[in-house]
Amino acid sequence: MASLQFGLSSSFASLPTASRFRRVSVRCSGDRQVLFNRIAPVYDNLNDLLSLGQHRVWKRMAISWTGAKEKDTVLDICCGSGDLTFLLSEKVGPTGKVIGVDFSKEQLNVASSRQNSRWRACYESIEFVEGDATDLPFSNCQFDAITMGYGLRNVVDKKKAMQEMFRVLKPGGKASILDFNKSTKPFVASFQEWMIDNVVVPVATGYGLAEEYEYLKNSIREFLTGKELEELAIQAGFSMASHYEFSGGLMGNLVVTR
Ligand SMILES: C/C(=C\Cc1cc(O)c2ccccc2c1O)CCC[C@H](C)CCC[C@H](C)CCCC(C)C
Ligand SMILES: C[S@@+](CC[C@H](N)C(=O)[O-])C[C@H]1O[C@@H](n2cnc3c(N)ncnc32)[C@H](O)[C@@H]1O
Repeated sequence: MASLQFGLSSSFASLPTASRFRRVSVRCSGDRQVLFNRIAPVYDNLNDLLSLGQHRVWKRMAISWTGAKEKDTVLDICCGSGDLTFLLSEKVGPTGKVIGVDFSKEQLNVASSRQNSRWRACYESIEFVEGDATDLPFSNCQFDAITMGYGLRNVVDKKKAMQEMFRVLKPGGKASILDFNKSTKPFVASFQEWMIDNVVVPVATGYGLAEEYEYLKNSIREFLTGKELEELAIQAGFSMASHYEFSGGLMGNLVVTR
C-alpha cells in the first residue's frame, strides 16, 4: 500500500509566481522548496534528456556503494521523484524497509504516483515522508544505509545535513552521496559550466524553467570539492570518507561509513 506522510507545510507554495524568484539568486531553503515544486512535473523527463539516460547509471553506482542488502532498513534523503528510493527497494526486497524523505510536496506526489502506477512486491516496502534533511524525523541509529542523490548541494546547511545522516545511521552503516562534482581542474569546471549554459538552460527554457536550471551553475560553484566533502564528513563523526569522481569528473560520489 503506497504511503505518503505530510509533516511540514510550504509557506512559500502559495506565493504568486512573480515573487517566487529573483534571477538565479536562490538562497534560502524556502526558495529552494518552491524551485523543486515547480520543476517536479518535468524533472524526470529532463534528467533523461539532459544526461542522455546516464543518470540512471550514476544512480545504480550510488546504490552499489551503500552495501544495502535484503531485509535492510534504508533511507533515501532528498528523494525527489524517487529514482534512488525505487532502486534501494529492489536491493532490500519486500522484507526490507525503505523510506524516501523530501521537503517538496510536488516531488513526493510524483514519487507516490510512480509507486502506485508500477506494481512490484518490493515497492510495497516504500514509504514517502515529507521532512527536512537538516532535521530528519527519525530516531538515532535507525538505518543500515542511506542514499542522497543530487541533494546535499541543494541543502543550505550542509554541515547539519551531514550530522543528521550520522545520527540516524547505525554504527557500521554507509551513506552514499551522489552529486555534481565541483572539480578542481579548470578544464572540467569550464566544460561543466559550458554544458549548463549551452545545453541545460536552453533545453529547460523550452519548458519555461530557465531560471530554475540557471540555479544549477551557482549551486555547483558554491558546493564543496571532493576533499572538502570528505573533511565535512569526518568532522560530522564518520570514521571513513572517500570521494570518487566519474564521467570525466562531471559527477562525484561521497561514500561515508559511521
Ligand atoms: C542528473 C541531472 C540533473 C539533476 C539535477 C540536480 C539538481 O540539483 C537540480 C537543481 C535544479 C534544477 C534541476 C536539477 C537537476 O535536474 C542531469 C545532469 C545532466 C548534466 C548537466 C549533463 C550531463 C552530460 C552528459 C550526457 C554526460 C556525458 C558524460 C561523458 C562521459 C563526458
Ligand atoms: C535535484 S533533486 C534530486 C532528487 C533525487 N534524489 C534524484 O536523484 O533524482 C533534489 C531534491 O532535494 C530536495 N531537497 C533540497 N533541500 C532539501 C532539504 N533541506 N530537505 C529535504 N529535501 C530537500 C528537493 O526538494 C529535491 O526533491
